Amino acid sequence: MAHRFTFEALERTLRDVMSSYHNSKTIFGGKVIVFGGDFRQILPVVPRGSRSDIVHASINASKIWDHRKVLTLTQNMRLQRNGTSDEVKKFSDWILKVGEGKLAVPNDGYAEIDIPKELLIVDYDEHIHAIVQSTYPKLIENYMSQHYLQSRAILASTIEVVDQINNYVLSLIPGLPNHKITLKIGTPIMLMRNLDQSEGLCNGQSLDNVGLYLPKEVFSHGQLYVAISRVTTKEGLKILIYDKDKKADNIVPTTTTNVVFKEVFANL
Ligand SMILES: Nc1ncnc2c1ncn2[C@@H]1O[C@H](COP(=O)(O)OP(=O)(O)OP(=O)(O)O)[C@@H](O)[C@H]1O
Repeated sequence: MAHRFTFEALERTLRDVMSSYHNSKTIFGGKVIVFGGDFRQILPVVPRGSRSDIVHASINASKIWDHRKVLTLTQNMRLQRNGTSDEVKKFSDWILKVGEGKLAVPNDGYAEIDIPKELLIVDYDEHIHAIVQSTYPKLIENYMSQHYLQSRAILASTIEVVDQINNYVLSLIPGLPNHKITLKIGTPIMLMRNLDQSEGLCNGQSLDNVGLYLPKEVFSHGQLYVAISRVTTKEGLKILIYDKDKKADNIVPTTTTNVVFKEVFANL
């Protein structure tokens, strides 16, 4: 989500531009503005910000919010592409409960939640190999296939963990790595912003296969919800929770941290 200052700057600019037509106090200069968003998803990033700094950077902490009319989307279209069975409904409800912090009640802030057994990768020797193998089966035969690559991704909570996965995958693919930016022709990259939507060069997407790799737990509101809500089917989601000490003792972790700042839902 963008910082509320972004919207406030637009609001003031439109009010200024439209001031000869409207009273200079008319919000957004009298223009109707449609925003899309989901408060269960990641909130504005405030470097070294506290929970309260982050919540107060959200658009619903702005004066603009007093003028909103909220319209709510109620169906998960991403999952419904593959039918509308009871199983789809159950999975869709589970995703919402994670997002709204309704699993390990009260889940206000940081809470430990159970991950359903069928989503977990538990039987493996080497953890990075296991998540890559699960998300990118037969990688060497398929790594030049655009369809194979664009429908799957491994997600993790920090950039360091993503780098580890990238380095491992690149070590499997034949060819010399580029020296400055470690890419090879055909390897998938995640875009930080939309470049060309008609060419499919956009961020945020639906994926058939998501491998969620958690050697480090999530640390901010909405991270877990965003990760688990990328898939088009429940079968497409696999989660590997890696804990070195537990693995050494042959204990399989089945819970992970979920972070929900519930006050952000208060005035929706
Ligand atoms: N009215 C619709 N009918 C059929 N499919 C739809 C409809 N709306 C959205 N979808 C499909 O649902 C998926 C998600 O849509 P979209 O990316 O627009 O949602 P979003 O809310 O921006 O997602 P998110 O915020 O979770 O990234 C896409 O695959 C899209 O094609």
